[in-house]
Amino acid sequence: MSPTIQNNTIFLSPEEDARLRKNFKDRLQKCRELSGQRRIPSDPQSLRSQVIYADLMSDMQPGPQAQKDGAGLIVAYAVGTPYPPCTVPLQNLKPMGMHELRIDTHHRGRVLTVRRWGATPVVKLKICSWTVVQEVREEGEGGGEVDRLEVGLCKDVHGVDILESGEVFKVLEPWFTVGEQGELTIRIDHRSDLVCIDSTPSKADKIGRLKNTRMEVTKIAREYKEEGNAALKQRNLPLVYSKYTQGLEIIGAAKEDIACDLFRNRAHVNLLLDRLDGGKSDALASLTGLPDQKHRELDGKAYLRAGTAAYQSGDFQEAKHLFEEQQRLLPGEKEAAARISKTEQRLKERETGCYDFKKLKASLLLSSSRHGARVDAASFTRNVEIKPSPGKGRGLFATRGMEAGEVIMAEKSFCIVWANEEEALTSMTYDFRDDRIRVFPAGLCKTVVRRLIDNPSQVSKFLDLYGDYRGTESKGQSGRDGDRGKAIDVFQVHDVVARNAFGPDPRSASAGLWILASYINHSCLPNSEKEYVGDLMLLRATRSIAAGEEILHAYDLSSDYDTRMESLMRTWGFSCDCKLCVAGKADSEEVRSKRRELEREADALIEKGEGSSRLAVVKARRLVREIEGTFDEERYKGLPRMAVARVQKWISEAGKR
Ligand SMILES: C[S@@+](CC[C@H](N)C(=O)[O-])C[C@H]1O[C@@H](n2cnc3c(N)ncnc32)[C@H](O)[C@@H]1O
Repeated sequence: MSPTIQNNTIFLSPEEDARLRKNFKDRLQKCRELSGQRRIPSDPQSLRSQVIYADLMSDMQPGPQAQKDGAGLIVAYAVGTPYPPCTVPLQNLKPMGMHELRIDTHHRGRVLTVRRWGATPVVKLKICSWTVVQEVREEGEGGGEVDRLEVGLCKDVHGVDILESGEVFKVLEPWFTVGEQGELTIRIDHRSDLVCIDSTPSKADKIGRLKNTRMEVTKIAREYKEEGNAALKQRNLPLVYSKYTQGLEIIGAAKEDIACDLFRNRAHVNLLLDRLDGGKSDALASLTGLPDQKHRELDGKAYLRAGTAAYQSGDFQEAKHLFEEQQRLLPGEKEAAARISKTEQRLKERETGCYDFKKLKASLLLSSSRHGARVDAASFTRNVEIKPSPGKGRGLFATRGMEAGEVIMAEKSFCIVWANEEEALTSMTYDFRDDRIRVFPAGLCKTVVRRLIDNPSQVSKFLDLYGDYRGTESKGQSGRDGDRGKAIDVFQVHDVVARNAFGPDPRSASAGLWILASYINHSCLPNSEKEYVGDLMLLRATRSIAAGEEILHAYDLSSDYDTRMESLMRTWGFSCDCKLCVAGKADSEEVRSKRRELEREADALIEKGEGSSRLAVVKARRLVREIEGTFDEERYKGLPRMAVARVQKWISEAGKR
């Protein structure tokens, strides 16, 4: 049997399960045995052959642990022991050489500088990339040693593999260990631990020699601006960002026109890169406040960019204010009025929960691939609040009474990856911490990491969500090296995604995360259900809900008690003790197994597609009676009999045919 994934559950044959575990455990064992030993210098030629061969093979096989699942390949990888990212400023780290590396050791307080070696390719696998790097020594010391450098899951920067995005890298607090391929390697898990250094000769050096005349500084800043504009035409966004930033670094704090131009242009590229925090702050920093027409137009543009960043962050009140500022500077501008009206629409949705669903659905049909299945709408959350839920951590509670069918709340996704998008990746993970193999939305995890690195203001609300590993500091690490932002703990992100992500469509590999909905606890007897319009999640009451009552949702709807328990424990790490589970637990193993068998028989009858033939309906009715007979009347009084739900629905539909 090949592995298959269904409803968050992975089905592996015992042999496949054992083989996977053995591979991962062997790697761990090798790590332990070699721990603390000195690194033996690698043979450069043999490394070169390996990387060239692996690069050729990478198109055909995404990694040694990939499993065929019939439809394609499921990549498997191990989640190891968490460790924190480096939070020490770069200038405070002590340089080290490759000869100092010890196996399975985090070299805290140290930094290793490397460059991609010769013309070696980068091997790009789904869950990691690797290449061969050479140590960069102090000037005049000749070529350094070479070794492997491997970057884990979060390896792409806006579509560019990080190892391909530069030549020279600083590896912060290097970890030398056994990598995904079973080879000894310098391994990066936290993307913020790898810093790409611009190795092109700096114009700043030239400035130093020219004794910093102001005219020269302005001229060079203009050159950076032109180079950035040229890179924008080529759509090389990381390069555009870097050019404008270098221009700004040279200008310093001076409020000259060129500085305002660079900030305004960088605001634009930030928006293209979905860096909303930077988009807003750069746009506001570019304001000149000068009264002539030219500067009013430029400032109007800046307010438009700042407003767009606020709008896309869901900050509609601020967006409205910024668009109004744009209108004040450029009174005749029609676009500004349209933006204000759109923002007012969002504010109304936020206040009332009234949406134009027809329009939203129509927009989904028209949407481009970049914003595919994402709607332009505001979240409506005023009917709920987060409060402690005894025995379950925190939960979501109703602030007022609601009727069955009413929308309790509507929430835009924090992050979503649809199955048809390039970032989509469902993988199997083997977690050393609890020895479990799970289905994991690795593509979503990667996208969240990028989002957090790019938008530090969103870190704390994400890391406040429930996750087993809390990191060394639950709100993300504070700023480091100025513009480099927060160091994001990838292990912490992994654990939050693992416990809070949902698939809007259980039949597909789409996965998303909704911040407020992540506080909803599970019950097999829920009072709400989710539906989706694109990435807008609507939570509806399935029965009347009193003010102050906890909102509960069924994470797993398996009718069989054992299957449900296993899924809740494996994916969310808890056992449910609702009334239905208490009743189910009291059933004998014999009764549970008989019920399972009858339910399978009913499913087979439905799937055989015998339509509504009288005989099939008679057979189905008999099965309903037999399944119902397995429930103890007294114990299940007032409780749903989930095992008959599907077949009963089929019978009632058959009656209509
Ligand atoms: C999506 S979060 C829900 C919010 C979470 N309670 C919190 O404090 O942030 C899922 C986690 O909540 C807890 N949980 C949810 N439903 C539960 C239940 N019925 N009983 C016990 N724990 C539950 C589990 O720890 C689970 O992994």
